[in-house]
Amino acid sequence: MNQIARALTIAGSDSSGGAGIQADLKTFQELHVFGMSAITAITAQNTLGVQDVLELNPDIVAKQIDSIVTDLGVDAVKTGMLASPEIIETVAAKINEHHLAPFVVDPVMVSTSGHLLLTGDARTSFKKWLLPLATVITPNLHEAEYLADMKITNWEERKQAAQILIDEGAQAVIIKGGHDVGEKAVDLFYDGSNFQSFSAPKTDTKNTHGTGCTFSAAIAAQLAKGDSLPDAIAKAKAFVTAAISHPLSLGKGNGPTNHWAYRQEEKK
Ligand SMILES: Nc1ncnc2c1ncn2[C@@H]1O[C@H](COP(=O)(O)OP(=O)(O)O)[C@@H](O)[C@H]1O
Ligand SMILES: Cc1ncc(COP(=O)(O)O)c(N)n1
Repeated sequence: MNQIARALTIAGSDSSGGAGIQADLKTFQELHVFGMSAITAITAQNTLGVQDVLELNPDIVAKQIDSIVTDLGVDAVKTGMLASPEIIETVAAKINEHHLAPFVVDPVMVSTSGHLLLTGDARTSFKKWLLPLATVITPNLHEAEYLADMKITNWEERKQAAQILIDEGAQAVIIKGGHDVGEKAVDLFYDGSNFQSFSAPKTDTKNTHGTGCTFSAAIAAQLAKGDSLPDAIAKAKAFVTAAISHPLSLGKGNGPTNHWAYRQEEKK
């Protein structure tokens, strides 16, 4: 019998299918990993914005994780939208209790459309509960500024922010450069000893809904299959770059990326 790698996403549902749980499961599937989910919140969302959010009770979030872990097992886990400090604390407790690792933390706070996806004092909750457990944390530039509590205006400051997040307890950090100006999308990786940059051509598109979710899910999928962290990030970068550069043109606003693109590129 073939043993398949198993990955768990703990995140919010995006009704439009571009971000959140839906993007994560599509990514797991494309990378040949068995995907499972614990839903933290239900969003009524499309490419134009987030129309409403229903936050779930932390208890049902905990039970979803228990159900999965005690039966199917988990080779890697990622978190996305965690909605509230109570859910963050609950998820951290479950990650600890079940010794879930490797653990990819995507510190989702605000949607591309500007809607708040996490209530309360996010900085304190992330630092207290999640950073010490993180195999890697994947902030975008805004999230890195917020979590490290500093302005990032150049490459040196990006490195300083990465150092702060390592000092706060994360084993590694990758600060994503998707929101940077320039011809390349460059992400800075730091594991506490070495800096490494992951670069790809930047696509001129407004269809970037769910890029961060897709990237962190791809890292988790590769870790579930046993890749080293730098190898997992390199593959995830190739996956998200393909997804962004092959447009689908869905919806009237910031559309989703194309999760099939990587497979199609591989076949060529
Ligand atoms: N327009 C783009 N072209 C190519 N790569 C991009 C583009 N936008 C984002 N990326 C890449 O997608 C990944 C997700 O980054 P980002 O969009 O910054 O995250 P988030 O969705 O959390 O804001 C990163 O690897 C980033 O470099
Ligand atoms: C349920 C959910 N999770 C995460 C995001 C962030 O994705 P993005 O930053 O691309 O809007 C989102 N919009 N919705």
